[in-house]
Amino acid sequence: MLMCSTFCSSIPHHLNLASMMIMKRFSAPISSYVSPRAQAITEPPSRVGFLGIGIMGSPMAHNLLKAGIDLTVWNRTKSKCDPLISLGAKYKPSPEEVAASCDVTFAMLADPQSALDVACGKHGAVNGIGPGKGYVDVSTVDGDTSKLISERIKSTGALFLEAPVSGSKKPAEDGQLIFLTAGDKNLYDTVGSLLDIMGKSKFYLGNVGNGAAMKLVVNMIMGSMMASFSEGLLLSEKVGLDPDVLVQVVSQGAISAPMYSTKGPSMIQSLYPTAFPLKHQQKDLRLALGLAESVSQPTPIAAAANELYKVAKSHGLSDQDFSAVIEALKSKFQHSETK
Ligand SMILES: NC(=O)C1=CN([C@@H]2O[C@H](COP(=O)(O)OP(=O)(O)OC[C@H]3O[C@@H](n4cnc5c(N)ncnc54)[C@H](OP(=O)(O)O)[C@@H]3O)[C@@H](O)[C@H]2O)C=CC1
Ligand SMILES: O=CCCC(=O)O
Repeated sequence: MLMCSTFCSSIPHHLNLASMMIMKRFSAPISSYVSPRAQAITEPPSRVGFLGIGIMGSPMAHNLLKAGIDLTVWNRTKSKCDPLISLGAKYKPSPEEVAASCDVTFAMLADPQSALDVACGKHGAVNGIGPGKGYVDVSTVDGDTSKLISERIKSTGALFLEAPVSGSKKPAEDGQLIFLTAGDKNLYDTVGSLLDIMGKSKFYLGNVGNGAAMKLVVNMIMGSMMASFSEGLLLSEKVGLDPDVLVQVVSQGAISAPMYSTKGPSMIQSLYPTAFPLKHQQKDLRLALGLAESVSQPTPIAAAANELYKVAKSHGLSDQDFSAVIEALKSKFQHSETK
């Protein structure tokens, strides 16, 4: 039996205030839990649920549907489910009902709070899930949040896998994501064929929290790279160079990255069609800085980049692509910051 005392003693000592508030919000019912023994899933899942039909969730769910999977979807804003429903997906009006009607349920939510709400809140998945079922959270969250969701899911006897993804909108559309998984190995093995439909590779990293950590480290690097690239583009222009040529030079050398060659040309035109929303990149930097703080690892570059994304957010760029961080370096914003 998973009693509150057992649960509470497993809370990592470095939880920040936000995590503590989240824990408080969801901790009350835990004392009444009777935890059934987690039951291995032996059959490949035939009924699959998908919660969170946003920029990423939509193409991921679409690929499952195209592969002939019996799919049930839910999204807070129901209208985003409509294109999938018209292609044959079923719809349930709550995460609880999706989890109750499916063998395995995937969740692709914005941030730690929404991932917790959908998994553990009123009519959350935890109320419909149970032995013989699985929950796979592919959202980008911090390890503490993921562990909390895992505890709650597993207390019902279901299995849990965290599986955040590397790769953006286009790789999601092309089934080319990279899954960074951790948690129940049995569930990893069972959903392997589903991950292969949505992705090109998958890593199993052990205990819950390791997938989240890997994802945050990768996105911390990416956020700093984009900030640095932005500085380079603007500097090249100011000293009279052609930034388009800079993109070509960069693309042929040691620092070549697909991100620079795909996003550089539109950044030069001050266009930021959203693939990865800037607000999510800033969230990931914030969470990565929390991770670094928990182990006293200095991350001054990421901390500086985070400040830049915060400036961009304060200028209304949250829902633009994260490459819009370059705007925060333009003189109009620099002046308004110092006024
Ligand atoms: N876009 C990208 O390139 C990548 C994103 N990610 C990560 O994937 C996750 C999703 O990103 P993305 O699809 O781009 O983001 P979107 O903002 O497009 O989608 C966010 C999803 O979360 C839902 N949501 C937000 N708040 C709540 C809430 N309080 N309760 C219930 N549902 C909520 C939204 O519902 P609604 O439609 O109602 O708003 C939507 O379905 C994030 O964690 C992000 O960091 C990972 C890799 C790449
Ligand atoms: O979390 C978003 C990652 C975007 C990418 O890997 O291109």
